[in-house]
Amino acid sequence: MATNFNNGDSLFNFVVKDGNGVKGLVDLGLTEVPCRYIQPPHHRINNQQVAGSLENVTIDLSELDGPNHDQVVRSIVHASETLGFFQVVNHAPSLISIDPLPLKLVALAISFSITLKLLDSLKLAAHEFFGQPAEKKAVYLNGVSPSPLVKYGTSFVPYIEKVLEWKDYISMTYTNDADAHEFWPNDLTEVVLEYIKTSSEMVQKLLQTLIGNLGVKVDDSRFHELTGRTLVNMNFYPPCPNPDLTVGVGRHSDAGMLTVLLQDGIGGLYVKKGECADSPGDDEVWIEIPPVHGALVINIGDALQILSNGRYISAEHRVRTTDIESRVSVPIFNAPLPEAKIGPFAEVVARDGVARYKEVTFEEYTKSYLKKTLDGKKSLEFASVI
Ligand SMILES: O=C(O)CCC(=O)C(=O)O
Ligand SMILES: [Fe+2]
Repeated sequence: MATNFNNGDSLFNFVVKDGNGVKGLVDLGLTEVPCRYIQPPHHRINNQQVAGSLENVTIDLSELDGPNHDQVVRSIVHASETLGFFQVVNHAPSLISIDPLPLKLVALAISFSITLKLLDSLKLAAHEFFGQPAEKKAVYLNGVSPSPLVKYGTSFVPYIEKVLEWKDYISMTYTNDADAHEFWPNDLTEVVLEYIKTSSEMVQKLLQTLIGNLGVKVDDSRFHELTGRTLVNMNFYPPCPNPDLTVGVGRHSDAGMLTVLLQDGIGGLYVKKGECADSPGDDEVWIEIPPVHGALVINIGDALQILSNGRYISAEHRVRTTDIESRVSVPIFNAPLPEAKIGPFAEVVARDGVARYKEVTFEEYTKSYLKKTLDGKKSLEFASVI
């Protein structure tokens, strides 16, 4: 079929409106990406900017309740205050040896009860879901999906993006098990529910530790308000004929409190070192979060950066594409409830002498976040006061 996807609306209709996604494009056997996918140079992922090493810190989260409590807290806090990213593994790590470079990424061996079998099942389920014919996935497109709890789509906000991302996704909001069984895609429900349930204790402990370390006490109801929204995405990045020109996900930070992310063995997740997001250029340094079998990636989101008055870093990150094979990732976004008020904790402001953010509801924050195309940490400007 001689479809000219560089003209008019045909590409947009095919990929976005009809729900064929990037997967549908790749199945047509394209040898070059259509212009709509070509990123401007400062958004492309340049290998020269990549540097990093993995510092192995072995911590058992159960030790939080034991004599090593302070040391465990220090490691979690250190990672959250510096890079805003770390990895957790549930077995003693003989992790990765990368030549020592000046930048350190902390890998914590935090015990969690998620089995390797479950992590493998999640990846398999994602491949199977996206491997289906477009019409099976298109029933979950925005506007036709049987429930607002489920959304299938491509790119981030394709209706306003000039350049599209090389990614399809399905997004599932958790309210309760009954809704999940009724509305989520049948083949994903059990495995995703299990993923949420087995990770929730770890998420709660990490968040309690991080909030407690700020000298802040929150009661159960405020904690629930700050962490009660759970959204799971399955991301699918088909192989791309021009990985140097495209991105899987553009530079962004996550909006919520804390993200737990399962990635497969392909690699390509990069985190920006340092906070100077305003000057994209060649001097930026990005660290790849290396795939580790059995590990989960943890990162801080904007809401926690705001609540901590900037102490914890919601790191800018992005995903490159590859021409080798499809990549999948499965993030759980743990976020505040829409009506939750998000502003720096009073105790922290009193200590810092200044509030770096104003108070907004999380609903206002997400509306502003979703109105913008992914462009680093610009979303945080909505709540910034200085
Ligand atoms: O695919 C990945 O590794 C990261 C995806 C991501 O950053 C996101 O979905 O917010
Ligand atoms: Fe992200």
